[in-house]
Amino acid sequence: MNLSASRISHNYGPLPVLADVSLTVASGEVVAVVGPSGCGKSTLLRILGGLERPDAGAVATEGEPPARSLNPITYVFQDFALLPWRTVAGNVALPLEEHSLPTAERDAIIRDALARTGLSDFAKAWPRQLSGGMKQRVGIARALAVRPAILLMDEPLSALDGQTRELLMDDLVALHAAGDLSTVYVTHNLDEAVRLADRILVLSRRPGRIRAEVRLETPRAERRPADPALAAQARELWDLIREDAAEADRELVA
Ligand SMILES: Nc1ncnc2c1ncn2[C@@H]1O[C@H](COP(=O)(O)OP(=O)(O)OP(=O)(O)O)[C@@H](O)[C@H]1O
Repeated sequence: MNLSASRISHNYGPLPVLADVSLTVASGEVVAVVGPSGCGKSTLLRILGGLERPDAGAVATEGEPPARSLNPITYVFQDFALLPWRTVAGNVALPLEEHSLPTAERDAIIRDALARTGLSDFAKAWPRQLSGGMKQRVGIARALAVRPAILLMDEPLSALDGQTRELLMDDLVALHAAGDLSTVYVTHNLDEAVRLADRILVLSRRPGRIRAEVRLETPRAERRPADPALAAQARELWDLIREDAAEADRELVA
């Protein structure tokens, strides 16, 4: 499925947050959104997912969702948002509960989502027993359980340490190689953006506007940590953001 947003503008009361943002995400494409703190990245993601209605502009999808998709668009959050009183399988089952599925089908979906995220042996574990990386794998498995076409990821790796982040990035590369999942990936981390994205949209400081688009040419599976070409692209991105980030940093909180 393709996702497109056309001329999105949004304010919170007197605060203009997004201004005239248009973007498209083709089927299977990973589009990262980067920009200074507070420039409206999460707001844009919420608008793309229909959690928030923009003051102006429109969001549309095009194409058929995967067979038996229960929800074409779903989220992965930074803080995992797991229920501590449910097992791993119980957390993955959560979004299935609003759909009346036969037990066998429900169990098959959970098994598949756990297998795709390397969690098959952890179905009965409790969130408190898991490392941060494993918790986020549960977050991703839960998102996959609805068989989405479009994944909206809000800083999914930023609560993790550097090594775990590397492992999860490898997982995300494999996940995308295995299917047609379109993804919008919001991050502060420019290294993540250049490792994972097909295209990177750079937002200006608030109100966020798209000020640049960077396309990554190296195939995702060939990108490695500390690759000098990727590091150069991350530096170029930082050059685009730096001044806005400094301004945003100096801004007084209302
Ligand atoms: N529900 C809300 N009501 C009022 N203001 C909000 C609301 N949500 C966000 N904001 C404000 O809108 C601006 C954009 O917030 P948003 O979280 O979208 O930015 P962001 O780019 O994701 O930020 P960060 O990089 O810090 O995660 C911020 O100034 C924030 O304080």
